[in-house]
Amino acid sequence: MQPPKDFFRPLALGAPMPVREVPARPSRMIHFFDPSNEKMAAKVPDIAKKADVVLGNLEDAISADKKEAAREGLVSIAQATDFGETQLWTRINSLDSPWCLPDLIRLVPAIGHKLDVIMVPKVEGAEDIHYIDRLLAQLEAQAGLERPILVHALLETARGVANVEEICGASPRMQGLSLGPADLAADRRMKTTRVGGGHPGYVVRADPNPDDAEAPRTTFQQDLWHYTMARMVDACATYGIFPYWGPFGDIRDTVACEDQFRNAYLMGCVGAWSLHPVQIDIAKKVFSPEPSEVAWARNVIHQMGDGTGAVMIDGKMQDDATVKQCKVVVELAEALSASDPDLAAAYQAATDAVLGAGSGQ
Ligand SMILES: CC(C)(COP(=O)(O)OP(=O)(O)OC[C@H]1O[C@@H](n2cnc3c(N)ncnc32)[C@H](O)[C@@H]1OP(=O)(O)O)[C@@H](O)C(=O)NCCC(=O)NCCSC(=O)C[C@](C)(O)C(=O)O
Ligand SMILES: [Mg+2]
Repeated sequence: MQPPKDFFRPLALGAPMPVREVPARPSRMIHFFDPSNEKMAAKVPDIAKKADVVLGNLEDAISADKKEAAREGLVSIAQATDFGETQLWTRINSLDSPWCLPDLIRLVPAIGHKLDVIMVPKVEGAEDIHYIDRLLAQLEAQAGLERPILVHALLETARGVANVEEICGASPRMQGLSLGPADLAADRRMKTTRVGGGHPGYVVRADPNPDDAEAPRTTFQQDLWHYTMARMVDACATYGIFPYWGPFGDIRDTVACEDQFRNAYLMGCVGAWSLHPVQIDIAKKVFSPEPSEVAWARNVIHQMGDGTGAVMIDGKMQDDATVKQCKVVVELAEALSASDPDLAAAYQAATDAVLGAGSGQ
């Protein structure tokens, strides 16, 4: 079905032309910082050197009496910092809050030319995106911005999940979605107080031992977030935008954080949030393909020639579909290599070991 003819028309006279394709920029981690916390704010220039995205958070985790300080802190940090290739995002306050409109009216003229993405919390349906879309166009036109600020929706309400496809298709500004496990759990009346990860009570149990009714029965912990993540990934893929895991709140449990991030990576997410510096490296490790994975993918693409038909490589069937899977891995590796020379070298060394030195891949 064609989009309406005015889908890509600016929603205000003088507003920048909407993008026709969301740029696939490295965003392995969206690093949250509190712009009202001077100590944390002072670290932003250094953090920006190692994070793909830095996000000045104005919503939850910012106390009501700090909302204005966070907004002004973000303006100061953005105006004073050269972010280089690192993206600058913000999470504004929810649309029903008294701070949302002041957030946008202050941020767009002051730092709109540096803001890549505005994250909107608690999005319930396309109507929320339409509201932001038109308002941003008006503010961009008044500020004389030359490129549109993209929008990222937080998937953290039951109605938002029920409407996830219409949210993704609501505007050419849509950059992607993040899964917000805390608000979503509360809204669904899920009985978990954790922020992401599993729960020891969510299990399936092996059948009783027919020879010994008293023998202990093994249990297998299930993933509370599998359905929601799959819905989010499918909706984003349908509209060519990007899915992310949100926060992992147990900051000390770096192992379970890595597990949660890897679940997201394997399910098709392109990144996750880092709430603390320790989580930046976890996300970088998980959301960067392994060098051996990149070498394998390049080998499959190399051996599959024009990408059609079927061959056997190391005992595994490869065909038109697996070539596409391999291209996803190689395209991500090449995008990351452009900004990470160490990664580029590791990918090339692994590829040369499989395809021969100087394979030119
Ligand atoms: C958890 C906290 C309080 C622990 O902060 P801390 O200072 O107690 O931790 P620390 O281990 O002592 O910190 C060590 C050093 O790292 C610094 N540091 C610590 N964190 C950061 C950071 N993010 N960026 C940059 N620097 C940071 C900190 O300032 C300190 O610096 P120092 O060594 O000079 O003393 C802190 O990490 C923090 O505030 N993180 C951000 C939390 C946040 O943004 N939460 C909201 C997103 S999750 C959410 O909203 C849910 C969702 C999606 O809506 C839904 O599921 O519904
Ligand atoms: Mg939330």
